[in-house]
Amino acid sequence: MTLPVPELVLIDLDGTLIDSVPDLSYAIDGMMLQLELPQRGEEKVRRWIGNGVERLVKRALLDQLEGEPEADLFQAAFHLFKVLYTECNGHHSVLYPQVREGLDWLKSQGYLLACITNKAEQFTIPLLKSLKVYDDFRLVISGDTLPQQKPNPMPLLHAASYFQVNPHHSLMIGDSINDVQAARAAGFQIICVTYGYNHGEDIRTAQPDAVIDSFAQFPQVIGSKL
Ligand SMILES: O=C(O)COP(=O)(O)O
Ligand SMILES: [Mg+2]
Repeated sequence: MTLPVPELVLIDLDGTLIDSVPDLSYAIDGMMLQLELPQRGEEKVRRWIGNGVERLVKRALLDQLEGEPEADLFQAAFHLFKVLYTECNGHHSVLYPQVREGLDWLKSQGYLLACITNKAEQFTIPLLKSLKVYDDFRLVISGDTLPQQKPNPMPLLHAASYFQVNPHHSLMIGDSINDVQAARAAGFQIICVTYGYNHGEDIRTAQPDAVIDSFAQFPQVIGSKL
């Protein structure tokens, strides 16, 4: 199936471009160790990524997706996490297979590319730079760039307006329900990758317009702009 040819392509970061679990879980478990609390491990951290680093730290403290930890504990934990993640960010994170080739194909077709993530800006920019994909994007919007983050449509609509492209001619590529909900609310098409995080759920249940196993499938699902 080929979707209508878009003018603008927005791409999510964690779980779509980059497998960031090794560094995030290292920072989370280092934080837990310093607080004398139990280690959480990569499997749990993988399920907790997607709503920004503050929520990730809260989920680790509570050992569950929802809820609010005690405010003082959260402040202490978040400070520790930021120090640890700043140190290790990018050390063991990798681009998923075919991401480099997929970005090159999108650029060769003349698509406008932007990266839209819920990751805080202080971690987003160094990570994109260390994996040498920062220069591929004409615009990067992080989780704290605007007042609202995904699943709110604000970052997607902001990007469409920045490039003066109709949201209905725009495409989001992501891995989680947050990307699908933001895209639907913004009027974007949405393609999801099967290998990402999505809180442990199969992304097909969120009914994106198309599902791909790697960026190598772009020519089949997006089509050529030329
Ligand atoms: O939760 C995060 O910090 C980042 O998530 P995203 O890049 O998938 O939006
Ligand atoms: Mg993601």
